[in-house]
Amino acid sequence: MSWIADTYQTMNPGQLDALGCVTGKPLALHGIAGRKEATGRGVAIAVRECVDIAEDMKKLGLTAGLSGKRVIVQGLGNVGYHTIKYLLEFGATIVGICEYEGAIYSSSGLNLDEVFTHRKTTGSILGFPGAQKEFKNSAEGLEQDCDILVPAALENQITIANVANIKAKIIAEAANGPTTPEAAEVLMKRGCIIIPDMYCNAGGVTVSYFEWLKNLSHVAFGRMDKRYEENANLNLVNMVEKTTGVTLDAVQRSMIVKGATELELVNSGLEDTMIRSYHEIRDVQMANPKIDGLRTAAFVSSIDKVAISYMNMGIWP
Ligand SMILES: NC(=O)C1=CN([C@@H]2O[C@H](COP(=O)(O)OP(=O)(O)OC[C@H]3O[C@@H](n4cnc5c(N)ncnc54)[C@H](OP(=O)(O)O)[C@@H]3O)[C@@H](O)[C@H]2O)C=CC1
Ligand SMILES: O=C(O)CCC(=O)C(=O)O
Repeated sequence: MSWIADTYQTMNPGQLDALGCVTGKPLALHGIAGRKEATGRGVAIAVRECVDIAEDMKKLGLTAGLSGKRVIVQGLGNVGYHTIKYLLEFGATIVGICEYEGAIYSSSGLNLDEVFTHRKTTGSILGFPGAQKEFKNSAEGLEQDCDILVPAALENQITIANVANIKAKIIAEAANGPTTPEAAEVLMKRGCIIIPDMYCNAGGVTVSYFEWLKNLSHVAFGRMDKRYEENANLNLVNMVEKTTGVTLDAVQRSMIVKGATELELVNSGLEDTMIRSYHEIRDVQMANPKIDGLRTAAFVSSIDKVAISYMNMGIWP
């Protein structure tokens, strides 16, 4: 992305917004904090929102909440790695990881950093000491016992040829187009939930949008208000301490006083977008019995927004 931005800027001298021509730039070239992990973080939030709805989980024969949910992830690249990282933070158990050269499985859970280091040092996911089972044919890893399957590598991974063997009840499409339409139909007839790619992996493009906003405004998020916020919070804490006679320790004080950094603001905007969008899409599905799943609901929700804009404008065709 650096050379694209540099080339565009060089060929458009004097154009103030030139750096907004491309996103995903390094921080030194006015990229944004949190972009690298944004897609995986967004996928984990999407899954968390889905499994937190008790009514939907009951239909799948599952309890609500991520705690203890068994997850298989395909792909240990940017999206897969960060999806696993945040799913673990939210309490899920990663029972399987599938990579190009094979797959590993452990019903008691896999340690992300140990698997990552093992692959980096040996060049393969296979032979990982913490795995109970391993498969030289990576595709077999997708078919193992789990609650949630996260294809985060490439397209056309769940097809009519293997869908009968897929055991997951929730498919979170972190990659683009990992489920073929025929396979999706079979999964939905089975009652599974598919969290569609256009929403599930949109955390990346959402934070890219924040980067574009940063480039257009020519200032990092938090730069204008961080110190102001800290001083205001400090005054408040001092006043409360004086009035109540209670003194906060250094850790408590810094937790309350601290102003938001760019990364914290980006993560907050990302989380809000993922949470709001999930419920918006699900509400559309719930409101119309003809809508067969979250993918159609996401299309309906998007098209509705475009239509409403056109209708409100009303003058030009
Ligand atoms: N990065 C982002 O912000 C976004 C990415 N996406 C989508 O997410 C998917 C993954 O992207 P990203 O993580 O960035 O890409 P990466 O290249 O970082 O990761 C892909 C991973 O999948 C592995 N892989 C390749 N083929 C197979 C296979 N047959 N079976 C199992 N694993 C395999 C790769 O292994 P190896 O390294 O050995 O090739 C690699 O580790 C793509 O579909 C992409 O379009 C969607 C939205 C945003
Ligand atoms: O960062 C972006 O703008 C888009 C990322 C994305 O959607 C992808 O890599 O597939």
